[in-house]
Amino acid sequence: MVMELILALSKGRIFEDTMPLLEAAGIKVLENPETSRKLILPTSDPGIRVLIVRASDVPTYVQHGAADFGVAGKDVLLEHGGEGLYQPVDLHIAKCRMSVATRAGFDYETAVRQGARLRVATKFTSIAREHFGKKGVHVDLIKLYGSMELAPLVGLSDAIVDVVSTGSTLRANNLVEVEEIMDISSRLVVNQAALKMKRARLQPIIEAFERASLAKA
Ligand SMILES: Nc1ncnc2c1ncn2[C@@H]1O[C@H](COP(=O)(O)OP(=O)(O)OP(=O)(O)O)[C@@H](O)[C@H]1O
Ligand SMILES: O=P(O)(O)OC[C@H]1O[C@H](OP(=O)(O)OP(=O)(O)O)[C@H](O)[C@@H]1O
Repeated sequence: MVMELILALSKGRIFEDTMPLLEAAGIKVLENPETSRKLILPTSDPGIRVLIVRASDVPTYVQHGAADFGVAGKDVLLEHGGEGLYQPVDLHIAKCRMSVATRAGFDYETAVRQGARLRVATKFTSIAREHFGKKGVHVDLIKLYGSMELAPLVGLSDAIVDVVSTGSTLRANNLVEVEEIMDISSRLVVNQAALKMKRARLQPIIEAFERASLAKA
């Protein structure tokens, strides 16, 4: 019996950075998600299909077994909680860092030292809660779904917690990185039941991903 494998990926940087890893496993995706409206894409292997989902939805599809495996950022996995997911490989792709940023004139160190309540806008509320909790800083978290950089500029918050790569988005908005929280990269995630039931199919792909990603470490 041929067991089909379903891979969940998000469009953009994760899809692009996963393509060389799939090719290392001998698999080519036959349609481009940037130009196709299809959400299920065929590959050169008739037994493997790719689901195109939002980056933050990848863990949910894999957790529930709607996809057997996927690729997701550490940020997304920490916010999701990682339940039901096996995370065998750090793929060293989509590298960035999670940081605290404020307006250039805001005295973050003093605000934190004086124990003032800090208003923090972020999409990453679990990461932010954990970070400020460990530091003993009291925060009011304001949940946003994007364009976090705007919040301090219009007085919605004192600080943001967001991913930073080149720093150009912060610079363009007159914000400064005041604290790094953690390094971020994307992981291969595998449904725990699928790993047992479909191990013979999944294992060679996991190993090929591992070998190809070591070069990026
Ligand atoms: N500027 C960046 N440089 C490198 N990696 C990044 C950058 N921004 C985000 N990432 C990483 O890439 C992953 C996917 O980012 P992407 O922009 O595709 O999704 P998103 O728009 O954040 O998610 P969603 O569509 O669910 O809101 C993130 O979870 C993060 O780990
Ligand atoms: O430090 P930088 O190199 O400027 O990268 C940081 C930016 O990258 C991400 O946005 P992205 O480019 O993914 O846009 P999106 O969130 O709208 O997809 C993130 O939300 C930051 O705004």
